[in-house]
Amino acid sequence: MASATIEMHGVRRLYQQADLTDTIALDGIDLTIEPGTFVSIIGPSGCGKSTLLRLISGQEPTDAGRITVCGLTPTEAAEAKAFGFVPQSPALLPWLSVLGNVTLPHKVNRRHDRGLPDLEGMLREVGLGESIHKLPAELSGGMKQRTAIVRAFGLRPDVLLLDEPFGALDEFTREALQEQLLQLWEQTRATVVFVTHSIAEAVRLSDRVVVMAPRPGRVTDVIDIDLPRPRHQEVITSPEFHAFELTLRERLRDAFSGSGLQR
Ligand SMILES: Nc1ncnc2c1ncn2[C@@H]1O[C@H](COP(=O)(O)OP(=O)(O)OP(=O)(O)O)[C@@H](O)[C@H]1O
Repeated sequence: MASATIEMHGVRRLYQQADLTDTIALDGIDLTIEPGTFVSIIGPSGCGKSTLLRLISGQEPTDAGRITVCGLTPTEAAEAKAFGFVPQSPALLPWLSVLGNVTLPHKVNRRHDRGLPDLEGMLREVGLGESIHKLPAELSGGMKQRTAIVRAFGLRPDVLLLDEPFGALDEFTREALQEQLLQLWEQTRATVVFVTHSIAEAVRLSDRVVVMAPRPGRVTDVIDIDLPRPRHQEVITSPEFHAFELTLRERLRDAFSGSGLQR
């Protein structure tokens, strides 16, 4: 499998709460994510961003509607090892070194059909060349998240799902990791679905930004970010970049105004 298109039609997901009422986490989601694109999902807390990632990757079923990943069901795509996942906090195995953590999925999954990637080279590219033998406890938060990203790319997934991976990092570390993520993406051209709460991050990284609103969780806007790449400093400081930030802020304000979360 390669060049994964993700298609969603009429997707709905309900959760039963402790008081037996239903929360409509997602409803009527119609979305096509083109192969090899970088798509960000942004929206108020509780609008279903993480749920969407779990449904795409087959970790949970839909209650209605259909999702396909390159024509396969999410479960079939997961069996074909189509997905890489980077969670909010990097779940590294504490007894394995950085190198041990990034090579483990390869050993377990034996994805030799895709060739053995140069994982040490990838670690050097993200600034972990000196740290490959360190244990997770010896790493900063940013270093742990870099390790998790290399681990996810190492399997050469067709689809990389990232759930707010840089949320806990300071602004400069965050920018460095965004840059490194883009470099790895440009080499592999996986289809990326990236959850974030940051408007600037969404504009900087994405080909397309999907805005969601809660109650029920739904897509309210899809904005194409047709800024040139690579998005170096002069692009990020350009009036066009700021115009996209303003548009996104405006659309998000609408999403927040119906969420009950607005201050
Ligand atoms: N396992 C679950 N059981 C019950 N309700 C759930 C479950 N998972 C999610 N929900 C509910 O579904 C809705 C969507 O949750 P989800 O975590 O997908 O939102 P989110 O947009 O990722 O939020 P955040 O930005 O805060 O991470 C919320 O109302 C949440 O309470």
